Formats: sequence, structure tokens, C-alpha cells
Amino acid sequence: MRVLVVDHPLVAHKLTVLRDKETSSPVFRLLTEELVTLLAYEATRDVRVETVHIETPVTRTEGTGLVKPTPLVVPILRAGLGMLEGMTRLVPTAEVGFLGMARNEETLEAITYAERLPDDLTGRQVFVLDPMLATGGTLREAIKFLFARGAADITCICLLAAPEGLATLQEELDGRNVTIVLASIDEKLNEKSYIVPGLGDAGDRLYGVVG
Ligand SMILES: O=P(O)(O)OC[C@H]1O[C@H](OP(=O)(O)OP(=O)(O)O)[C@H](O)[C@@H]1O
Ligand SMILES: O=c1cc[nH]c(=O)[nH]1
Ligand SMILES: [Mg+2]
Repeated sequence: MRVLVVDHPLVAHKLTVLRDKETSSPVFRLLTEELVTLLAYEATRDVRVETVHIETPVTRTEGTGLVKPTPLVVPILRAGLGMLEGMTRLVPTAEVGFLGMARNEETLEAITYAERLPDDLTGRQVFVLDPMLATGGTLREAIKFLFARGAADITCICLLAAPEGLATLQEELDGRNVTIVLASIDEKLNEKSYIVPGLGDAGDRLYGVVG
């Protein structure tokens, strides 16, 4: 497993505004999309391509095309949905599948409540979107699920991670073809397993508090 923290002043600036508790939901949604587009630029460096032949108005030439089937993008509901538009803006031909997962805030266990993905992911390149990697439980389950369907390599785009969650994933996914792309590795988890300094509950800040 590889971890890549995108070190760029615009990423740092947008993340700072996102963290601010005074930032409203509409601005939070917009910034999330912008951040994902910046992270996705780095996260797609190894996207599979092939040589294609085209004709410009001047001459025939060779260029670059995305290999088919194109990458599968999987936002983890709810919060990952706020990242989808930013990703598909960069890779408009990507296929999109969905995983609905929620962390039980008492047991911290990740529950999968919805799934809409191709049955067979053999050989596919998959990009998972979830802004928060806290204990790592949600991402671990999502990654296990995608490998079990045959995914070849998985790149997770997250905004924030806690060192504890990253260490858990490193241990469990040692040697697997997984890359985690992040805007920041924060300080720690608090007693409720929220990321510190973090940005709060990403799903609630995007879409409001559900009962
Ligand atoms: O690393 P973990 O400890 O598993 O926590 C991270 C998960 O928690 C959040 O989702 P949440 O369960 O709050 O669902 P939501 O997106 O519907 O708010 C977040 O978007 C991750 O999916
Ligand atoms: O800090 C955290 C931890 C889990 N889920 C969130 O949305 N935020
Ligand atoms: Mg939430």
C-alpha cells in the first residue's frame, strides 16, 4: 500500500477553509469538489492509457486514449457523494458504482447498507472516494469488497486521514495494490474516533444532520 499526500498551496488553502466551522454547507460542497479535482489530478497519474491514432487538421499523428473499460469510480455514501462531481469532471468517461456505508458511532463498525456495482471487476482499475479515513474501518471493508469482486488496483481519494487509520490499513493491506491519496494526514483521533483537528462529520457538513 502506498500513501501520497498532495503538497500544494491551493490544496492547503482550500482545506483550511473547509475545516473552518463557520463555512456553510454550500461553500463546503463547492470546496470539496474543487479539492477532489486537484487530488484526482495526482491520483490518476497511473491511469491506464493506450496509443491512439488521430488526424489533426494538418496531419495524421499518435496520441493517448484511456483504455477500455475505463476506470470505475466508487463514492462511499453519503460523504463520498460530495466528491463525485469533482472526480467525473476530470474523468468524464469513468463508470460510476455506489457503496452505501455508515460507521456505527458506538461500536465503530462499518455497516454496508447499499451496493450498486458490477458483479465482475476482474482486472478493473477502481477509484474510491471518501473524504474521511478515521479508524480506517470503512475503507478496509470497501477495499476488501472490491478486491473480492476482482478489482486489480484500488486508489482511494480522501481529504483527511488519521495516522491510526492509516497504520491499520498499512498493516492489513501490506503488499496489496492500493494507493491512498490525501490532502492531509492529521494529528490523531479523539475519544469518539473523530479526526483531530479534522473538519467534523463530513456527511453532516455536506448534507445536514440526520437523526
Ligand atoms: O474510518 P472510519 O472510522 O470508518 O470513519 C470514516 C467514515 O465515517 C464517515 O462516514 P459516516 O459513517 O459518518 O457516514 P455518512 O457519510 O453517511 O455521514 C466517513 O465519510 C467515512 O466513511
Ligand atoms: O472525523 C471524522 C471521523 C469519521 N467521520 C467523519 O465524518 N469525520
Ligand atoms: Mg457521517
